[in-house]
Amino acid sequence: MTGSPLSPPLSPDELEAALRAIGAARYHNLHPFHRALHDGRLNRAQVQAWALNRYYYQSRIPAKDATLLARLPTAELRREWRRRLVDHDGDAPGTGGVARWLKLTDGLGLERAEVESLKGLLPATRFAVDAYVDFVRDRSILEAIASSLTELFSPTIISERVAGMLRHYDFVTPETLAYFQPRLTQAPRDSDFALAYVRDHARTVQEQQAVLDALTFKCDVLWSMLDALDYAYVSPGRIPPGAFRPLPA
Ligand SMILES: O=C(O)c1cc(C(=O)O)c2c(n1)C(=O)C(=O)c1cc(C(=O)O)[nH]c1-2
Repeated sequence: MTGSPLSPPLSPDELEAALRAIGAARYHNLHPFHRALHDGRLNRAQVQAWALNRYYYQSRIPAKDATLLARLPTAELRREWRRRLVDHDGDAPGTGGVARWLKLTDGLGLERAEVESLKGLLPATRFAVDAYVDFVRDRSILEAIASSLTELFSPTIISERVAGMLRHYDFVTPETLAYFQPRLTQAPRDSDFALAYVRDHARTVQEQQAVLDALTFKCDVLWSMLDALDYAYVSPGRIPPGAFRPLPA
């Protein structure tokens, strides 16, 4: 972005290009932990630690969407956004994204009760995810919607992840990774809507800067979750007190 208060606002296409440039530079597909995960360089315990920590992100996404839903001013916007709650929570027990994430942690050999208790979370996972939920609760609707735009970039990383994990890990099966398949259609649908909203509503230089900052913030949330995993589980001996500890192999 230009940075000067005197510059004219960007056109919608220029704004979209600036948003995509943030993803190209800062999305978590570039993080060394994800590269290691997708290239088969992690052991089973490190993959377990990733899935257990990511469970907290998944489990808080519906709460994040519910706080935004409550603030949306029109039935049209609420109808659009409430689909996300159903995608994640399902509409019956055992359905929806959070339940599917638990099938992933089951498939990796983690106890459900342990995962759901959140006792083994890294502190930084909690701080990062809570910061995202708080951001969406406290900021403008425009910034809250813009912060979901990392999903513009998630189909690529999900495709890489599924292919890479199936190729490299004998403890991973297509059933274990079933979480990701519906995301390949849900994420583009959701991000198309969010992108159209942002293109339409971020008109002033200040609003445009705010949406660019919101997307940068969200990239930082995802990046710092992986920093924490990398620090604790890839460099040995740095697991914080109380966090998930791999069983001896
Ligand atoms: O696997 C991934 O790398 C990835 C990334 C993201 C994202 O970019 O925020 C989401 C998801 N997955 C995901 O599964 C998901 O449900 C989701 C919801 C949101 C959001 O911000 O509302 N992001 C993401």
